[in-house]
Amino acid sequence: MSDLTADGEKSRQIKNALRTRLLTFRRSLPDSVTLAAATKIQDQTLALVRRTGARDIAAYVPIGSEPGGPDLPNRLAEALPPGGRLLLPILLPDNDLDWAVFTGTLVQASRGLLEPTGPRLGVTAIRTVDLLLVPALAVADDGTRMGRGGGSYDRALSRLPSPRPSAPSSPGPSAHSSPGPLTVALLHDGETLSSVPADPHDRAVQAVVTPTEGFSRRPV
Ligand SMILES: Nc1nc2c(c(=O)[nH]1)N(C=O)[C@@H](CNc1ccc(C(=O)N[C@@H](CCC(=O)O)C(=O)O)cc1)CN2
Ligand SMILES: Nc1ncnc2c1ncn2[C@@H]1O[C@H](COP(=O)(O)OP(=O)(O)OP(=O)(O)O)[C@@H](O)[C@H]1O
Repeated sequence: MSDLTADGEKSRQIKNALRTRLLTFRRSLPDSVTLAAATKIQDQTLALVRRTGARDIAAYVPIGSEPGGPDLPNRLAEALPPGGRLLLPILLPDNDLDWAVFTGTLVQASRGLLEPTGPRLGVTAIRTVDLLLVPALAVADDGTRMGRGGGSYDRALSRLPSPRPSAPSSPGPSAHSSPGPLTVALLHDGETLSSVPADPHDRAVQAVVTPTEGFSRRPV
């Protein structure tokens, strides 16, 4: 085995061990905690939508104990300004993501997912949104994101223009000046970590929302 292959294998094992721990933590949360967290995350996210004036948003449909709760799409859709669109992901056979507008109807799909039924807009459709809300199992202080391991969001995020670094004194989302969408991961309390293992293909997020701390910038 070459050193590079060995490094890749080691990284995968370390990531898988952390992923298992994070999923176990999430499954251990009582319903009362995930319910209360969903309300707080929704409120914080809707405040972010208003503050940034986001018109087009891409989000996801939380399943199980994922942060945000199953009614996140409905709450976001209600908060959109006239003409605004909410895009939701469709998982493709190779784990890449297509996107469609949420029209109020969702259908059961593979892996316990609920997906939109509208026309498919293509994998690059998220380039056009103002705000991209992404699922994550954890996010590090430097913005590195740990996902479910399919590489779906690494691919989606890699299609966006590179964000300009934000100044350390950046006051908040209104100072966002990069051309692509503001990228924000929704997390439970306890899922912000000082560091997580990162591979070259990993794409960081610009901010996180947690129930207790609310919106918090990362240095990307
Ligand atoms: N809500 C949501 N939608 C998403 C993602 C996600 O993480 N969450 N994805 C992120 O890339 C993509 C789909 N990738 C996924 C990969 C694995 C599993 C999964 O392991 N499902 C479990 C059941 C989960 C549960 O009930 O909590 C399973 O198949 O057993 C789900 C989605 C696109 N849409
Ligand atoms: N741009 C890409 N194109 C094709 N495959 C990719 C890309 N980025 C990552 N992958 C593949 O996805 C797999 C999972 O990557 P990783 O363990 O970093 O997942 P993750 O970031 O936790 O998952 P996700 O992005 O779905 O939340 C890896 O095997 C990797 O090769």
